[in-house]
Amino acid sequence: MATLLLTNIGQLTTVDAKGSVLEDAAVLIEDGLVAWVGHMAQAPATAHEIDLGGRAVLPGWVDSHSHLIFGGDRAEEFVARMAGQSYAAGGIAVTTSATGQLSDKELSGVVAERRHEALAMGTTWMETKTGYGLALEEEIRHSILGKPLVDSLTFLGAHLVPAGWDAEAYTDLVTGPMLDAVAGNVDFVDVFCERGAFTEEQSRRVLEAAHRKGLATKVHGNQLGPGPGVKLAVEFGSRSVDHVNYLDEEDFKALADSWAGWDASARSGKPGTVATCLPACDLSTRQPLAPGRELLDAGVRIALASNCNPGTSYTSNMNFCVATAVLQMNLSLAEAIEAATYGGALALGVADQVGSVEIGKRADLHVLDAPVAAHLAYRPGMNLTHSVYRAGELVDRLT
Ligand SMILES: N=CN[C@@H](CCC(=O)O)C(=O)O
Ligand SMILES: [Zn+2]
Repeated sequence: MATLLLTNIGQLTTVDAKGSVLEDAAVLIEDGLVAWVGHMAQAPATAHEIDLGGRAVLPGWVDSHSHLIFGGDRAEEFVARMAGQSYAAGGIAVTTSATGQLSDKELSGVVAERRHEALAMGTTWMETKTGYGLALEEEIRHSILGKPLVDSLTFLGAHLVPAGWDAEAYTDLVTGPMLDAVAGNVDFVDVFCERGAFTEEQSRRVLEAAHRKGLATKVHGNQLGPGPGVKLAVEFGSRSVDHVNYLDEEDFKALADSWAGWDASARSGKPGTVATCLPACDLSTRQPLAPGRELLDAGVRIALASNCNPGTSYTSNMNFCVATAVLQMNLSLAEAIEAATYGGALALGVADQVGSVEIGKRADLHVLDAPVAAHLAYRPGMNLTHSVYRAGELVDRLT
């Protein structure tokens, strides 16, 4: 049995249901899983120990929303936006055309690099989406390429109606032949329900088709203005609704009610729809930050994710997202860390495997070059990731 003791942890943020934070702690890893957690003085003897020198440790980030399967970038669009232009969904088409020019090898290469970049910054579980294919063969290609490179894969054929297509005809394609072809490769079906993308009725058709296939759903909703995305997501029992910048009272109520069957102290029962906040995207698009504080206060479970993509959020740095959530969204450090770990795991339906440092879970650990996790927000922008363990293995930050 492969055994490793990580010891002399100055502060261990476990993100267990009680929010336990241990000082002078140790974690025993056996065969890639957490086997013991406690005070270092009581740790079981092991042949292989690593002294973490009093550093802070937390669970690896669970990034539940990204779009890594793309070619090119959109720096010009970003510069224009900073000069006052507003973000519009139409920019997706620019990336679709750049992505189509990459060979399988080139596209896999850039996705693998992006995944590794995130891993080296502490993201040990990462979701990504298709959605820059927007044609039958391309969406299939992206789902095949993407699958081995990430931990959860989402089909987002309903990202934008491509030029030359009638919206209804394209929705027929997405909900019919495209979904049939990719269903075996993906964990979720997502739809961009927004002005300039898919209407309420078209989004409903996408969610219904996913249900018929037995696939869990997600919705991009309420990003650029008020809209039906949140209510649809709750109605369909989606795992998450993402962006959530513009919410009315009914949206808050629908989300909060969806958690009525969840026992937060036991972390059991029927999970509701997670509201996923994407602070890096909100900054890059100059949208109001999602109301994470108000959502938590209303009893909604939230996640924080990077939304790494070339249009609205070209970063996969979850340390930055957590710092922004604390500094700008009024979350406490503990709330932000929980949203970026356990919250993400809930949004991906993998909270039994990852998202906290607890016995039986995968040993995904993020070691900070800091004595306490508060440095994440206290020293924003500093590279605080010292080392990362995924399933008990030390991640090589260079390869
Ligand atoms: N909002 C929809 N999709 C992406 C942006 C895609 C793009 O502009 O390339 C997002 O989550 O922000
Ligand atoms: Zn997105």
